[in-house]
Amino acid sequence: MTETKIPRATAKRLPLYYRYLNILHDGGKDRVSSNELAEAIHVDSATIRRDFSYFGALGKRGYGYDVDDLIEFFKNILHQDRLTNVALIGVGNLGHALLNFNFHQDSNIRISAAFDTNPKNINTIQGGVPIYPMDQIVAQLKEQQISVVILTVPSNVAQEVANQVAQAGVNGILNFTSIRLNVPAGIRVHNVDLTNELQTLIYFIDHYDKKSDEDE
Ligand SMILES: NC(=O)c1ccc[n+]([C@@H]2O[C@H](COP(=O)([O-])OP(=O)(O)OC[C@H]3O[C@@H](n4cnc5c(N)ncnc54)[C@H](O)[C@@H]3O)[C@@H](O)[C@H]2O)c1
Repeated sequence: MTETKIPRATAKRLPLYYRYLNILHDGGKDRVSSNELAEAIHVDSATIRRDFSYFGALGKRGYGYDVDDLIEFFKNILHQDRLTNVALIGVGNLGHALLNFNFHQDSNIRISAAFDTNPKNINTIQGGVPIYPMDQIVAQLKEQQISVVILTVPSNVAQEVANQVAQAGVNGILNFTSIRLNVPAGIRVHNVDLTNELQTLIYFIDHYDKKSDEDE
């Protein structure tokens, strides 16, 4: 398939579309209009049509979209047609919660390895996931063909750990620490910051009406 460069906001909506289309499929529905989708997932129909148009003409005028075709399409671009193993580094409060959250239940992603420096954690299994010492990171990531890691270590070691991860050939980091990481070109970092999200929410409540801006 040819790769289409799509806006980040569109990319972030793809899992939402995929999840809802599976619900439609499970309910026995075989076609859906952009208006129906819009109502269900609270994204306006023009945005949905524009998002879908990045991937070519997926719908037919007066017919809407074929649910199974769309599922197959999104399954492929979201890599949900195959299992993706990811690793987690730092099994403390947050890391532990993520290990116990079974991503695999509603996606084809699973945490298959975790890493830590604390001897109490190393060589134990938490949430069904083995925890390895950091000196095994390069070997394990290569062996398990892991190219994405979740970073939940203390902020003061985040850069040092990111450097180790870079050497292991990773190309994606989901960074929960408050540090903005410096990584070599070719590694993509997505930052997750709940404080930021809360502050933004509070700002919007104070300054705007209650309309959701999910489609921004
Ligand atoms: N983004 C968010 O919304 C959000 C929310 C909560 C916490 N955090 C951040 O997540 C991180 C973890 O928070 P926490 O409360 O789970 O901390 P924690 O101290 O409970 O856990 C950190 C874990 O990392 C391990 N660790 C320490 N140094 C390491 C190293 N060099 N290599 C590998 N593992 C190492 C520790 O042994 C520990 O198990 C912190 O950076 C925190 O600021 C972010």
